[in-house]
Amino acid sequence: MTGEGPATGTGEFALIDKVFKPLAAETPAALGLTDDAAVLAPAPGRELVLTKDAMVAGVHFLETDAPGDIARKLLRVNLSDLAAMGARPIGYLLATFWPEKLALDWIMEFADGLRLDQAEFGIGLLGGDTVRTPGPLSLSLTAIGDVPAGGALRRNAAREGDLIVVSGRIGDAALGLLSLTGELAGLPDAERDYLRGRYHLPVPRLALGAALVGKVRAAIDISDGLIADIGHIAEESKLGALLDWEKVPLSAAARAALARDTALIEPILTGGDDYELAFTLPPGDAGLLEALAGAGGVPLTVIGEMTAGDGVRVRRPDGTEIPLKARGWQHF
Ligand SMILES: Nc1ncnc2c1ncn2[C@@H]1O[C@H](COP(=O)(O)OP(=O)(O)O)[C@@H](O)[C@H]1O
Ligand SMILES: Cc1ncc(C[n+]2csc(CCOP(=O)(O)OP(=O)(O)O)c2C)c(N)n1
Ligand SMILES: [Mg+2]
Ligand SMILES: [Mg+2]
Ligand SMILES: [Mg+2]
Repeated sequence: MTGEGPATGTGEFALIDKVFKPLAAETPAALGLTDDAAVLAPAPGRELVLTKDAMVAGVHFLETDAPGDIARKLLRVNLSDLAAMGARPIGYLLATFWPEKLALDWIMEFADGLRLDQAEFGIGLLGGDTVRTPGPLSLSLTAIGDVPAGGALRRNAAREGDLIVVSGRIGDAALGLLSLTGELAGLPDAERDYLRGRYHLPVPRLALGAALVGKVRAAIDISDGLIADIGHIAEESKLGALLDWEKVPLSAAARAALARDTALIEPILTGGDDYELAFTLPPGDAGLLEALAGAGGVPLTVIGEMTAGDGVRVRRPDGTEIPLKARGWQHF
């Protein structure tokens, strides 16, 4: 079996043997991918946490993106959902919907990306499915993790007056995508590359998520957009949220882009693909944030508070509200 030409004709089981079995070799629960399913024992005193996010060419990534980056992003967006629940990752199931003309080389590079991130996050492949599609390249991954029993972080646990905190910097990935699609030009190379990198390779905040267990109220990861995802906490907690625009943490590259075009405030707040965590905690617990940032290895910033009522509002320093056309990404 060589890497040249389309993967069709390779044989489904030869493909599984070559591409996927090595990725499952160190995961006993995968049974070497020889059976109909994996068998996983939960650790004593812990509960399993399961999540699935799919990605489709042209919807979640660009067809021209590097295969290894697509694989790693697929894994990482799912690990981000585990992080949001406070879970540590165990392993994953993968379904690949390969278009007929996809080259075997492409698939091998995709697997290399998975191998890199398996090592990075200490997880292995547990199983999956390999099918052909007449449509665009589509991928689906189920990540499995665990948390101390009863400790999973929820979206519905915020209370009125809680501080709203976000990790890292917001808006970079949305600006990176605009740069990749030619809608944001003229950036210095270093800033352009940084923003594009934030789109291609999110960093799931697993250490932070685990550190939040038992310490904070509500949590979520930011995939659809800051406003939309804070909105999910607000809705599930039956509250509203008030954010201060000037507190939203921006990278130097995002600040530079914004300085040239203030309309970029919209993609920064609602563009999504951030994969940072947002969480709430009582104002009296603000003293915990320094230690949580240390444990998480990422800066934390208070950007607003949970209020009575509903909806998410963003205010400027002068108290006026920033009008936003959309709240975030919606598939339908
Ligand atoms: N097709 C589906 N079948 C079952 N559950 C789904 C489906 N789509 C979404 N969900 C569930 O709806 C909730 C919200 O999904 P989603 O917005 O995708 O979460 P996230 O943004 O964290 O990935 C999750 O609990 C998810 O498991
Ligand atoms: C080519 C391309 N266009 C647009 C986007 C923006 N985008 C697509 S889906 C999405 C939201 C996240 O995806 P979703 O499937 O909703 O993940 P979930 O919220 O379930 O984690 C965003 C921000 C993108 N990532 N790539
Ligand atoms: Mg999802
Ligand atoms: Mg999520
Ligand atoms: Mg998700």
